[in-house]
Amino acid sequence: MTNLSERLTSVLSQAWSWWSEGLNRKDEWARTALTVSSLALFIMWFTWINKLYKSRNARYPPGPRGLPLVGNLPFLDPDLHTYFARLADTYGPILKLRLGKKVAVVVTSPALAKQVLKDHDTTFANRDVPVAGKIATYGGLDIAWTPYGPEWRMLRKVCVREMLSNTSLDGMYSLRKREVEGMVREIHGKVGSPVNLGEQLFLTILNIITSMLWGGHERITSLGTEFKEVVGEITKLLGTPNVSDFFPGLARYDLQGLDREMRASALKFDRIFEYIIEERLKLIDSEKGVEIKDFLHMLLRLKDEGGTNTPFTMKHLKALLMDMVVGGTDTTSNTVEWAIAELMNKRETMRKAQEELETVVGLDSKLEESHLPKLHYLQAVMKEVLRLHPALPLLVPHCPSSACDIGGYTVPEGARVFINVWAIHRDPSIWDNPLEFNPERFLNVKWDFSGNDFNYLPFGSGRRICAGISMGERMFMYELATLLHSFDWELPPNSKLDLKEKFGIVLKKATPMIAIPSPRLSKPALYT
Ligand code: HEM
Repeated sequence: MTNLSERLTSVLSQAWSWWSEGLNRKDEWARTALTVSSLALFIMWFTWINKLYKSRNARYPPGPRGLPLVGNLPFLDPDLHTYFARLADTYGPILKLRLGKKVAVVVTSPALAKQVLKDHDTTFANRDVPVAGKIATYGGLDIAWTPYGPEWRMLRKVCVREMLSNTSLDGMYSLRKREVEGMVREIHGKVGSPVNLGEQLFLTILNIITSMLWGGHERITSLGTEFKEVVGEITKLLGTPNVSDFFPGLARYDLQGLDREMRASALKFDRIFEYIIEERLKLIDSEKGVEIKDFLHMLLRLKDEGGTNTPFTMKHLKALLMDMVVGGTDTTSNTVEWAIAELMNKRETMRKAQEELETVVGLDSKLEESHLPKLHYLQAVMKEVLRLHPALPLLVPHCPSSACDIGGYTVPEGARVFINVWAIHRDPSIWDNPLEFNPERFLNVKWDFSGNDFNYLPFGSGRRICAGISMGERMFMYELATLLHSFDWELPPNSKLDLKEKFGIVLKKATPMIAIPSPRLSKPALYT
C-alpha cells in the first residue's frame, strides 16, 4: 500500500497546483469546473486502484475450469441441485462457477450457510434479479426481488405483519374451509377413478390464495382457470436459463425471446389484476361502509392512507398480489404432492398418519383447522417431506452487496450465491439414513423451520427467510390432513410409483402423482 499512498499524494499535489493556476486567472467558472473534475477523477482513480488491489489479493473458491467467454455454461446439468451436490463432493463446501459474465458461488455446508445467512446476513440480503423476474414484477417491485433497504422492509411489513400474521390468517379460516370442502366434494365425485393430485392440489391452493386475496366478497368470482395457465407460464419462464442474465450486454437483443414471452404473460396477469381492482373499487363506491375481509381491501386502504416515508403504490400492490399467487401456489401444492407420494410408498407411515386422524378427529366428523395443532405425527410428516424435497432446493439465490469473505474465500460483489439446502438435508454426517423417508426422526426432537438451525432450512434463514411460512404451513397441513382423513388412496392398476425429481424454480415430481380415492368417512353427508 506504500505505493498507493505515494501516488495518492502526487495526484493531490497536482490537483492543488491546477487549482492555484485557476485562482490566478481569477476565472471563477473554470476554477469550479477544474476542482470538481479533479475531485471526480481522483475518486474514480482511487476506487479503481482499491478494487484492483482487493481483487489481486482475493482468494476465490475452487471450481471446475470453464471455456473462454462462456465459462461453465456448456457443462451445466439442468438438474442443478444434484449437479451442484456432485461438484461439492469434488471441490468442497464452497465452490465457484463462471456462467458467462456472472460468477456463481455454491455453498453446501451448514457452517458456511450460517456465515452467509446469519453472520453476513445484511451483505447477502440482496438479490441478483433475473431479467424475466424483473419483467414479471413491475420492474422488481415485489418482496422477493426488491433490494434490501427501506422499500423491501415496508413491503415485508405489509406482507408479514398485516396479511400473513396468525391473527389475520385466523380471520380468514372460513375462506380456506370453503375451498378445501369444495376440493373434497370434487374428489368424492371421482371416487374409484384416477385423480391427478398435483393438478387438484394446485387449483385448490390457488383458489385458497385468490379467495384470501380478493374473494371475501361473493360478487368478485374466482378466476382459477385463467390464473392457473398464467402461473404455469410464469414459473416455467422463471426457471428457464436466459442468455440475457449471463451476458447482460446482450439483454437488449433478447436472443431466446424469453423476455418477450414473459412480457406477454405479465400483461395477462396485469389485466386480471386491473379487472379485479376496478371491480373492487366500484363495489366500495356503491356499498359504502360494507365490511370486506380480504387482503385486497386491506392493501387498497394502505395505499390510500400513504403516510409512511416509503409510499405504498398501486404497482407495489400488484407486485405483492403477484408474490402471493406465484410464490405461494407451486411451493405449497408440490410439497403436498410429494407428501402423498412418499406416504403411498411407505404404507405403514400412511396408516400411522390416518390412525392419528381417527383419534383426533374421528371418522364421524369433518376435519377443521383447529385439529391441526394436535396432529403431531402429521407435523413430523410435513417436516420430513420438507427435508427430502425442499420446494426451493437452492433457496432464492442471494447476492452480496460487496465482496465478502466466506470460509476463507472471497465471494465477489454481485455474485449469484446458491445455498444447496437439498444437499445439506441429505448429508449423511448430519442425518441417519438420509435417503429414507422417516417422519419419526422429527418426533420428540426440537427441529423447527424457523431458520435457526443451519442443518434444516426448508424456508431459508435470516432477513430473506420465506415471508409466507405460517400460511404455507397451514395450507399444507389442512390439505394433507383432509386428503388422508377423507379418503384412502391406491395406485391405478399396473402403474408404478415414481419418486424422481425434476429441477425447476420449484422442485417437482418428474411424473404427476395419480391415485384412486375411496371414501373413509362414516356417512356421505360429510362429503357435501
Ligand atoms: C411449502 C411452502 C413454502 C416453502 C417451502 C417456501 C420456501 C421459501 C424459500 C426457501 C424462500 C427463499 C428464502 C431465501 O431466499 O433465503 C422463500 C421466499 C419467499 N416466500 Fe416462500 N415458501 C413457501 C410458501 C410460501 C407462501 C404460501 C407464500 C406467500 C403466500 C410465500 C412467499 C414468499 C416470499 C414473498 C418470499 C421472498 C422473501 C424475501 O425475499 O424477502 N412462500 N420461500
